Amino acid sequence: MKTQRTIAELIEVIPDAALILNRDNQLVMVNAMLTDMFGYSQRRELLGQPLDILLPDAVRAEHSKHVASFFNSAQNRPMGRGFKFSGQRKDGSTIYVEIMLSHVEFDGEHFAIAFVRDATTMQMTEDKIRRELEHERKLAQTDHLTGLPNRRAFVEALDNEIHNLHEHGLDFAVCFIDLDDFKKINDTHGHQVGDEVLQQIGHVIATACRANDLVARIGGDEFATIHVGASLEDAMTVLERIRERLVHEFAEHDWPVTLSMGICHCNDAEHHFDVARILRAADKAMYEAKKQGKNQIKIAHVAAV
Ligand SMILES: Nc1nc2c(ncn2[C@@H]2O[C@H](COP(=O)(O)OP(=O)(O)OP(=O)(O)O)[C@@H](O)[C@H]2O)c(=O)[nH]1
Repeated sequence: MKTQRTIAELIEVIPDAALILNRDNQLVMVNAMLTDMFGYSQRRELLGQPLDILLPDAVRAEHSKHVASFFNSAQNRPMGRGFKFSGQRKDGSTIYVEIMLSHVEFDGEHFAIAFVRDATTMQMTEDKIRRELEHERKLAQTDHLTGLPNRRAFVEALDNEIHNLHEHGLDFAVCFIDLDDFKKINDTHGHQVGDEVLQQIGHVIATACRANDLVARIGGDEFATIHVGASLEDAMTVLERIRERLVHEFAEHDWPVTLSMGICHCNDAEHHFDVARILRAADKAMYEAKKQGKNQIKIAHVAAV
């Protein structure tokens, strides 16, 4: 029969940190590696303490449930099966660990033995990779000059709104905005000034829109907006606001900065809208505005979309 002493000697010679827990969630044995891993100098600081001493506040309640369910099941939990959690060192710092849990019986009692590996480095690497991927994903959807969502992000958002219209009847308006005679600005004042004008216009459009509207730069001097849940009148009000603010923004310029806009309102859940058709319709309306003298808004005929 295994005795407590044999087990204590055994967990001292294994190459992992280890602890033994009784059914009352109390630490009955810890080896030197575990003591050290959690920043304690004496194992007696841990012995007799609840497991909670090794856990951050936020996960304690959840862990006592896990321990109870472990004691009620006959199964062990091997390493490498994603059983990772955060622990807490004596100084309050967080440590990520991976554990293997097994049932063990000695002196007629049932215990859980946990072999614990420090997974902090692995966790930090995973977190870093996740953050970098998220950053890359954002960069791939952002226009570098204005910081606005780019064409790719706009098309994705539009696709999503088409889905919402078909599924939930949530209407929306899409607007194409193109600068008038931007080439002249570049040619007369230089590319640098042209870039600044694009940035200012992006800012004017974004601040004139409502919080839930999407504003994107979809090409050289082309912007586009999506107004979710907006009637045609609501969206027109926003576009007029953009025109007013633009006049104010460029008031001190002796050269005009104006916009031509085409708007397409989608509110019929039965109509088969798709991204390409909506873009074509809004684009066509915007070109109509150009043809009729620029600096104006034209409405797309949705029936033709
Ligand atoms: N400064 C700057 N210019 C750009 C950028 N991207 C595109 N352009 C310029 O934007 C201009 C777009 O001109 P067009 O759309 O052809 O025509 P426009 O002069 O605006 O005339 P209309 O559209 O007919 O009113 C071109 O001269 C491009 O070189 C950019 O990132 N920065």
